[in-house]
Amino acid sequence: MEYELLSQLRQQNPVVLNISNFVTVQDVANGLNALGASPIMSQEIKETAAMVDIAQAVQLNLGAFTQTEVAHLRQMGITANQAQRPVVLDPVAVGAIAYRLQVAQQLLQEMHVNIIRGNAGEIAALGGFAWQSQGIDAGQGAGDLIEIAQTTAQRFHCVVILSGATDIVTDGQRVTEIYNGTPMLAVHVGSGDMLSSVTAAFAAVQSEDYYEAARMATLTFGTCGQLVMQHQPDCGPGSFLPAFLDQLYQIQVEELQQMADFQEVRS
Ligand SMILES: Nc1ncnc2c1ncn2[C@@H]1O[C@H](COP(=O)(O)OP(=O)(O)O)[C@@H](O)[C@H]1O
Ligand SMILES: Cc1ncsc1CCOP(=O)(O)O
Ligand SMILES: [Mg+2]
Repeated sequence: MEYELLSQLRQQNPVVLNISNFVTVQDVANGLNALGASPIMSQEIKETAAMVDIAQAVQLNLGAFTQTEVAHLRQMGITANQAQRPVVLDPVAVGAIAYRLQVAQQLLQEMHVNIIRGNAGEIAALGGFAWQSQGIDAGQGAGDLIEIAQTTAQRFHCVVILSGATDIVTDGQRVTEIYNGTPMLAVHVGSGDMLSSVTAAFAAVQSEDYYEAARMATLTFGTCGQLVMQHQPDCGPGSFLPAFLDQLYQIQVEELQQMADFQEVRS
């Protein structure tokens, strides 16, 4: 695990360009800033080239798009590919809404995505597995999560983070399970979107190996949630977010090394 990526992220303060959704945009911006990256959001297709030019990574979130925004997502992804900026895709609710799945599949044909970050329902839908998704949430399914994550990664030639109680990170061959986290992260709407943007920030500083970037993003994010609940066991959803932002701001490499709870299932 490349723990030093956290220090490099803070030193480099990468600009992370996001097409976000109107529900969680503030959380995503503050999460990135607290950790040590520099967020910027965009809603105007005409500024795409200039935006990608100043960014070190791009995060495309499918949380609440209109048809106009699909064109923007497409242009941003293709421009990022041409400029060799890492692209992270968050396929929100593609397991629940067939139209979203169709749009996500189309975008994945038109651009290369380096990392897909979604919950089990979303990754299963992209991989073509049967699953009962529940809106934006993972829902229920009987499939093997490692197989689902690996197959999806192989299908799209990318790294996949399948998040949940156990996070699975894979590049299609290598697989790591990460156990750090807290159920309170699932109670807070926006945790997944924040993780996707944080993943883009780590990809900005580790462009040689997006699997390593994804592992460190997931480990850091889960550990911060876990630390909040360790320090404040009675913390509820209302006070979780501010405490979590504080933790993203304060987390140090040594703390991550001590807390890290993961297993390399396939290396
Ligand atoms: N039951 C859980 N226990 C611990 N951590 C969780 C749990 N559910 C989700 N998380 C964490 O919440 C974050 C967001 O993941 P997830 O809830 O799967 O995304 P989404 O909000 O897109 O559904 C991840 O860091 C994941 O590890
Ligand atoms: C509630 C909601 N509706 C559309 S996007 C969104 C937020 C999804 O956030 P997350 O997947 O990070 O929980
Ligand atoms: Mg989500």
